[in-house]
Amino acid sequence: MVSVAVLGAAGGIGQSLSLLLKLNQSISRLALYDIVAIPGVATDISHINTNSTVEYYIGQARLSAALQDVDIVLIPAGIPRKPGMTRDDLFNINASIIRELVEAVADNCPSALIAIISNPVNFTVPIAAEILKARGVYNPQHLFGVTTLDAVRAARFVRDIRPNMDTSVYIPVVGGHSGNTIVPLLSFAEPQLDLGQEEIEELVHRIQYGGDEVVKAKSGAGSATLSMAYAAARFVKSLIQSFETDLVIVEPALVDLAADPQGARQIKSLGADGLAFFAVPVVLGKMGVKRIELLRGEPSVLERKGIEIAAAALKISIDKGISYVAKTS
Ligand SMILES: NC(=O)C1=CN([C@@H]2O[C@H](COP(=O)(O)OP(=O)(O)OC[C@H]3O[C@@H](n4cnc5c(N)ncnc54)[C@H](O)[C@@H]3O)[C@@H](O)[C@H]2O)C=CC1
Ligand SMILES: O=C([O-])CC(=O)C(=O)O
Repeated sequence: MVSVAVLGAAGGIGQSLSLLLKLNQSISRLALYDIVAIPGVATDISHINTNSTVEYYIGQARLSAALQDVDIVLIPAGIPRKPGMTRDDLFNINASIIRELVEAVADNCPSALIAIISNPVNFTVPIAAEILKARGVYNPQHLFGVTTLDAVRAARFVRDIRPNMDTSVYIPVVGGHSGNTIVPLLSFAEPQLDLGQEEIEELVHRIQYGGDEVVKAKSGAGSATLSMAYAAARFVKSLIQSFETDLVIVEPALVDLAADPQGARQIKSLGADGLAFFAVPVVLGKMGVKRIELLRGEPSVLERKGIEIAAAALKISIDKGISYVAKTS
């Protein structure tokens, strides 16, 4: 049985995610942490008649206690976007939140698998890696930036234009998690998609900017929370399933390519050379990243171009994340 901590559990994502995790019968302990409002959220969820115990921890002084004996740490703490902002505009505030939380993870549950939801994911994941390295507990196989929502959107948006398509269609999405760093590889879909060039271009754009649709529709009240909670709960379910079976279970995630140097070689040969982090389809396992799932076949010209554009933008984000930690240490 698995012990899971949610840091930022009283927020828009945190509440819905905690609810969905309470429904996961493989979880035995849910440790819900926030700096506000968590007693009410946790008490409410704790009445649901599934077997897991729900504990709450409020305020920084209780963070260490929340993290004792935790197997998986999920981090949705941080501010969301408002209309007119990009995810990168969240950097200043969210970088310091991630720093504080990941330092506590390093000190209290250094072997835990860590899944970072807080934006900008393209920066927060490299920041987390640097902090873990500085504390001497970094294992590249243990760290994930959660990009599941991009794959969830891809599968749903295809059905919006092909109503007969099953929403379980598999579409690898690589790169990062913002705008043009999100690269859906429609030509690798299983089953194959039958789309014209114009449809492909529109669909790619919609997947890349799906987050903006929600930010606009919420008009100042934040960004995606419910679909994000679903996506993160799916990621956790897949992760735990991979602990319990020998099946090949794949989810996309932004990972340190050092986690699987052999798999990374293919990704780098597609135009992501020189990059430390990239979102890739990951075969999950008890150790976290078991391996990178290799792409079978060649990307289209548009996809190759997309990977190159993503790689250039990601390089800047990764470097900024790394220098943030160096400057603030
Ligand atoms: N990876 C992805 O695909 C997605 C990421 N996000 C990101 O997730 C983050 C959270 O979004 P929402 O839940 O909508 O925001 P929210 O504002 O509703 O909730 C954030 C929660 O974090 C808590 N928090 C703030 N500082 C904290 C600290 N130092 N320690 C612990 N908790 C702290 C707040 O008290 C609040 O409860 C945002 O950065 C957002 O951009 C959102 C959607 C998708
Ligand atoms: O758009 C945002 O700011 C939130 C997010 O990452 C998403 O919905 O994919």
